[in-house]
Amino acid sequence: MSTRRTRVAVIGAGAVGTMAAAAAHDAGHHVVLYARRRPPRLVIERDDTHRHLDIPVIVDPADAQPADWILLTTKAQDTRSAAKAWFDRLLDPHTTVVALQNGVDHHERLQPLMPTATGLVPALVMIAAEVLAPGHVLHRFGGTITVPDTHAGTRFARLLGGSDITVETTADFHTAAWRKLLINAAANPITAVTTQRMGVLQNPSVRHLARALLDEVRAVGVATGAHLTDNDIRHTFHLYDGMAPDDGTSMLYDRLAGRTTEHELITGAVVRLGDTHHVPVPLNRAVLALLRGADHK
Ligand SMILES: NC(=O)C1=CN([C@@H]2O[C@H](COP(=O)(O)OP(=O)(O)OC[C@H]3O[C@@H](n4cnc5c(N)ncnc54)[C@H](OP(=O)(O)O)[C@@H]3O)[C@@H](O)[C@H]2O)C=CC1
Ligand SMILES: CC(C)(CO)C(=O)C(=O)O
Repeated sequence: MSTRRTRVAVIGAGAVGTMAAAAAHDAGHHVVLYARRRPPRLVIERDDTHRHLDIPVIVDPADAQPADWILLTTKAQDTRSAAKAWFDRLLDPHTTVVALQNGVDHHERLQPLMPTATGLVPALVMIAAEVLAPGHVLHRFGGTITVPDTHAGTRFARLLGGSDITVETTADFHTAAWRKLLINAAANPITAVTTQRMGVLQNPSVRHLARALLDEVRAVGVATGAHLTDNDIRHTFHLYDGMAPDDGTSMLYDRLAGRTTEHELITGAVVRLGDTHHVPVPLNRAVLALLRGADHK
């Protein structure tokens, strides 16, 4: 008896999409990448090695086939247009969508774009990767994805079993998402505003600003019910200090390429939720204004 391989559709052939597609392929699944443009090759570079991927890429929504899993890896601002382009053809009644995106509001972002019965797994990505050229991804560090310990989350952890990405499940996804937001909330805007890589966090004034931004983020997170402590801020700085000076952030890469950044997802979320919960966020508000200015067309 032949068993059908699990069909995994990865939307977005960028940094996270390519890494996720490689992992799903290594786990033995039938993987297809859905992209806006066909990259000339698919290569993951790591520690001076180059791995060439043989994964089909589809660019025309008319060619899309139903999948068991959709791994959505576009930037947040492209979520709606990506769903509009691909979901009709990719979704069947059993499809589960995994949102591999930064931020704390995966459900609000995705749920309105999906049929109500379709399963959604919000996913926190701790894989630092940079697109050096179309289809050429430099894996800088990290290999962990965190999801809720729901039935669908646990199935997703199994889906990538046997690959070099570890999927962790957590009973307190809300706190985990705020911990990830802490990591993004200083590094991403600071690198994007200064157009400097992570070495900029070693500058004492910049470090002082990062600490003050994170104190505001922690206060907002706690007001929303996240169990954040000073340890989480210490852990965030420990992570920053472990990064190489020339590591970047996903928001910096967009800024360097002249693309819109995900500032509304990160600093914007802190400001909006700060206002909702009456937590003052003057520094995040100022940084948000600068990010909006940098993005002004
Ligand atoms: N890079 C990183 O180190 C990390 C990123 N993240 C998060 O992961 C998410 C993905 O980030 P990342 O991989 O860096 O982003 P990238 O910009 O590298 O990749 C996003 C891809 O989505 C594609 N895309 C946009 N719209 C569509 C569409 N309609 N159909 C098909 N493809 C589409 C883009 O195509 P095009 O090339 O045509 O624009 C691009 O290739 C973000 O939320 C980010 O914050 C989280 C942790 C680390
Ligand atoms: C953890 C970090 C900073 C890694 O690149 C990230 O999440 C991002 O770049 O958005």
